[in-house]
Amino acid sequence: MSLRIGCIADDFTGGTDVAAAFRRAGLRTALVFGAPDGTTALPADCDAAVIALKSRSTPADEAVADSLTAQRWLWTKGAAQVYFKYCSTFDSTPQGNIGPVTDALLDAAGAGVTLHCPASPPNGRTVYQGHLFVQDQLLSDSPLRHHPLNPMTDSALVRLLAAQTRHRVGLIDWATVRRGVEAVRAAVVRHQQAGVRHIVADALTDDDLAVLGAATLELPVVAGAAGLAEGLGHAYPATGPAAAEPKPPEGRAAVLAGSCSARTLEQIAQFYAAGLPSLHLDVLAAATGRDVTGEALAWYAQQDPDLPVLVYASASPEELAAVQAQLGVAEAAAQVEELLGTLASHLVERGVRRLLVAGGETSGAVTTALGVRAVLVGEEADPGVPWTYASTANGDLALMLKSGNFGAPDLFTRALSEAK
Ligand SMILES: Nc1ncnc2c1ncn2[C@@H]1O[C@H](COP(=O)(O)OP(=O)(O)OP(=O)(O)O)[C@@H](O)[C@H]1O
Ligand SMILES: O=C(O)[C@@H](O)C(=O)CO
Repeated sequence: MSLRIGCIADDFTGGTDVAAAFRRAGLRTALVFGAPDGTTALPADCDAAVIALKSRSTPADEAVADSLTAQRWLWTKGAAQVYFKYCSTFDSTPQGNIGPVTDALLDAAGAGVTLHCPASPPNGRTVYQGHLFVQDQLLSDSPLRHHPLNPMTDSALVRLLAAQTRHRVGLIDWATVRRGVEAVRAAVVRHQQAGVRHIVADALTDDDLAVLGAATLELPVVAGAAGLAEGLGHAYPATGPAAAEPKPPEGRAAVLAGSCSARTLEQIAQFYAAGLPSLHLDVLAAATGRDVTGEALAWYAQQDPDLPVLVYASASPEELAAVQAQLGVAEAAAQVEELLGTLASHLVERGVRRLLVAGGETSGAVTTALGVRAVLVGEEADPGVPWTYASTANGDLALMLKSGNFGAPDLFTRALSEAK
């Protein structure tokens, strides 16, 4: 069976989020980590495949090359439409690659226009008059202004995109979206005739996103966050009952956290407050050559095997700034990713079978270290945070890749006790 829709996500947790959205819309969905090649196998009978790249913070030419490879691979699997998934908080500086990647996908598809909407209402992201809100705050007033890699200090999506493309950028406002599918289609045509290539659309609710999805079903390239992907997924006609879910394997449970988002810090605090074993990694010590991994594994060996453990590098904005000032942003990130990737491999070797990873970059480091290339997407523990099922050299693994900002404050404790 061939794919109905393909998706390119610019990071791993974003890939998980959008894959969960397609699954909610009734599509059997695979998630592939990293650029696929001739040896990449999909689970049987998938309607949708999401290729999760690590291109969010890479230079535009690299992100373009990887995205075009993914688009060509998705076409070979039959996907007529390709969705470009970026962050619902539009993580991207003026040198960012959202504009260049979308332009390249459009050029390759011979398409003249695309629609962008990063709204994700279940997670409090809405777009109004082209401005992105996080809950009740403009993006630029939200904690995202302190993001370690992509600090967001503007909320105007038309302006953010216009800085990244030489093509014209336009807006379909909420009043038009509320008038329904035909009104949006007509607005897309009007924009295209006026020479606009990137159209930002407002959306406040899932209903708005369903309208946008139905209106853009025929566009070869559509872009945004998980909400619009779900809108598109619902617009595809149903194919039949969902296949049975795999069962979480028996074994130890662990959380590895590298995300420094406000929500991840709350989840860490909740885990600690529940009296569960937690270990903070000393990134500066690791940078000076101390065997922080060995110390963490010795600590793990002493914990009660019936309890989930948490190992985290995550730091408050102040601590993070101090580490980055000493090591540089890139070196600090590389240290953390090396530490958490290596730990993931050792923990799975030592019997961890349910692994929750917090942070997009961190998830990329962990799946790469584990050699996991494709998973089947299962049930969500929280919106945008599903369990996925993978095989590793050490056996089956239930893997949950959590976007930094996602999940309720009790996600770590709840997901790991429920899946037991
Ligand atoms: N103690 C620390 N010192 C310096 N850098 C850190 C520290 N802890 C984490 N980091 C870095 O912060 C970054 C966090 O990014 P990551 O993508 O993992 O989380 P996030 O941005 O919150 O999640 P998402 O991308 O899903 O929104 C990583 O590059 C990580 O290496
Ligand atoms: O859209 C979001 O906010 C998330 O899926 C994400 O991209 C996490 O990195």
